[in-house]
Amino acid sequence: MSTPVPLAPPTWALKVEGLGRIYGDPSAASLAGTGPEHGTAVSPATGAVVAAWDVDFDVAPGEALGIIGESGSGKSTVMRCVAGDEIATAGTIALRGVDAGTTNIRDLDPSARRRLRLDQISAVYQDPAAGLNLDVSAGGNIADPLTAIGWRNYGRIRERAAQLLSRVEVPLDRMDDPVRSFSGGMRQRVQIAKALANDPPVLLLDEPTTGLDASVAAGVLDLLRGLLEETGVAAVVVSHDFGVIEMLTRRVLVMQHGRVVESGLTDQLLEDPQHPYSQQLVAAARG
Ligand SMILES: Nc1ncnc2c1ncn2[C@@H]1O[C@H](COP(=O)(O)OP(=O)(O)OP(=O)(O)O)[C@@H](O)[C@H]1O
Repeated sequence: MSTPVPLAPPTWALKVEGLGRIYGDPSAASLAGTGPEHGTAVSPATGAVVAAWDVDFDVAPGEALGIIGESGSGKSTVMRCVAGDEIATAGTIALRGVDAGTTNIRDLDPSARRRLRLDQISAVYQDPAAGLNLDVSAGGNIADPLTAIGWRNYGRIRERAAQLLSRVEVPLDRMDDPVRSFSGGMRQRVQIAKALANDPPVLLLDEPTTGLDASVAAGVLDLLRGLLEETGVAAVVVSHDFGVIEMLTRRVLVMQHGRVVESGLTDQLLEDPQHPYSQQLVAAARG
């Protein structure tokens, strides 16, 4: 009898298949009449919002994938479903770090799902207050995920926090100041440091520089680009801004009315967009 050959581990860190999220009646009746060809994500039959449907992608370690679309296109919904901030209506989400990618993490119970946020998936949100406790010091915020996975040694925790803060270029003499006293750009840098504290294999970035002044945003983008290159993390970058997508990602999905209308290499898509909606987004970005 031949020995079974073990399955090779997946090459991706995150794989999403057939992801869907409907707000309202989740039955198939809500799908008809929605999507780009109908110009709406709202079901004429049930009034449900088909915020995302049939979304497929995977991301390899060291790779960054962009999701672009205008407000309401469904990109943040995809990110929230992957992050576990909300539960997808349909589809599979697999992480190489969880049972070698064989488990649909959508099926995990809420506490198991929350645990993944400690060392498997991290998220950076547009609003630093969504990822940080503003009343706690920068060092304290970074200590949080470390203690949650069992770090106990105060000296080691401080050392790790200091190392991360210096990497994101937050002056170490601000380590014990409450994050509320920080500027917007510095808050975002602390949020990034916290997200990377436990070396997660997957990092989700939702409009990481939206709302920052242009020069501050440019600095944070530079930082992110360096971190993505050096950490080997698999990143998903959600943005309405092709400048951000161009700077950070290799591949991109374009979403409109809850559906992916085009996907490809970021450079090629910017050079030669095929779908009329992508053409419109590129033309707007090129001003
Ligand atoms: N909790 C909710 N209940 C009902 N509808 C929702 C809810 N959250 C989002 N939606 C709807 O789902 C659709 C997609 O929203 P989503 O936030 O994913 O869009 P987006 O492309 O990320 O836009 P933005 O950049 O403005 O966040 C929108 O029509 C939105 O109004």
